[in-house]
Amino acid sequence: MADASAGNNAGSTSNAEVQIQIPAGPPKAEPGAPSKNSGAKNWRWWMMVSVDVFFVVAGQTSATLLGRYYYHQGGSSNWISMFVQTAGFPILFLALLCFPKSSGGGGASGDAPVAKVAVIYVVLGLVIAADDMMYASGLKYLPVSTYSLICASQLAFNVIFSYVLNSQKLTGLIFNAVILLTLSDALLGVNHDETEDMSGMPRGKYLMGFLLTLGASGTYSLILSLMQLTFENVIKKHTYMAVLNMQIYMALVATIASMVGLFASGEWRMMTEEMDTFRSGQFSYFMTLVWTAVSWQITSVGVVGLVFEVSSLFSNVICTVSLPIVPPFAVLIFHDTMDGIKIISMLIAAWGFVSYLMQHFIDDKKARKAAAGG
Ligand SMILES: Nc1nc2[nH]cnc2c(=O)[nH]1
Repeated sequence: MADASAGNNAGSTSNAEVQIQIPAGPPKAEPGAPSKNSGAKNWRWWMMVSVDVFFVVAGQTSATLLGRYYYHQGGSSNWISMFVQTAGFPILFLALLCFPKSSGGGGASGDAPVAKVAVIYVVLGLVIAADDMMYASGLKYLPVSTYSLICASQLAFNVIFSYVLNSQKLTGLIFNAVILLTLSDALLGVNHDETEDMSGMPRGKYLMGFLLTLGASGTYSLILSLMQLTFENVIKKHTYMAVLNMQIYMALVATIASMVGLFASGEWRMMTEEMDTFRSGQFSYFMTLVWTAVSWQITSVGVVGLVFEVSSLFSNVICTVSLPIVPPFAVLIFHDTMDGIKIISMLIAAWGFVSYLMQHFIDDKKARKAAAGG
């Protein structure tokens, strides 16, 4: 699905079913809405996209701050950090209750063969678990600045995967946005106040940290492109129920994988010790993990929603735009300093985002003109 050239209206609702935009899917004409083939988007599409953007920005900001709070107060387990990234998925069943069965969600797979969809969810769930582990472990062997710099490569990986797997249209405005957003992340990485002494880290471990973090960046981008591909070519069901189902089953597989790791590594025993030594107390430890898990689920719903309504690249763009939003909150919560580089990073991210958005407005305008003319 190439978001810039996307063609669909995303949006009328009927019987609580929310139609979302999947440009490569079968046509579904909605009376009174711009035609699918025109590629023009109606106000409902923009509203749904805005809600998903809000979920990603709010979810990722709070998950990042809570994750930092966990380490700040004495937490140290990578397996626990990995576990909470997907373990909150049961709350999505509450969201599923909002969509009656008659709304046409079609269970986990819509009209696609259940076995095929199950295999895809298991594979994607395991890849997500691997990504979560690499994402959490890279930081163990690298200074935060190096880690953040490597994470900034995520968007560049996504450009390649979405071009190859999703036929993403790459224009000057999109390239401009990707370069600016990568630069904005990289600035945050370079600017990080280095408090850790990594001088004792063996070269081999440093290299491992580098490869794990680079692997996480590539894997995350691949996951987003594969999700888009699955939705377009296999599920072909244009409902929010299908989006939620996909998120629930993939998170279930990833959570089982992280629980196996947590128990096999013996780190689960650390939980009671961590709880006892957590600086702000046991209740706070429990609440930190619960709300981190909830925040990651809110993020994931937004991320998956954006993949299906727009594209994997746009979803990753919003994840990247969220990063420079964290520092002002860290100033309030952790009394970090807000320096000029962090402000410049935010401004560059805003410029990159506007550049990407411009492409959408241009495409939408063209599509409306074509629809009016044809
Ligand atoms: N690699 C990677 N994994 C994630 N898991 C949740 N967010 C991210 C991300 O931005 N990158």
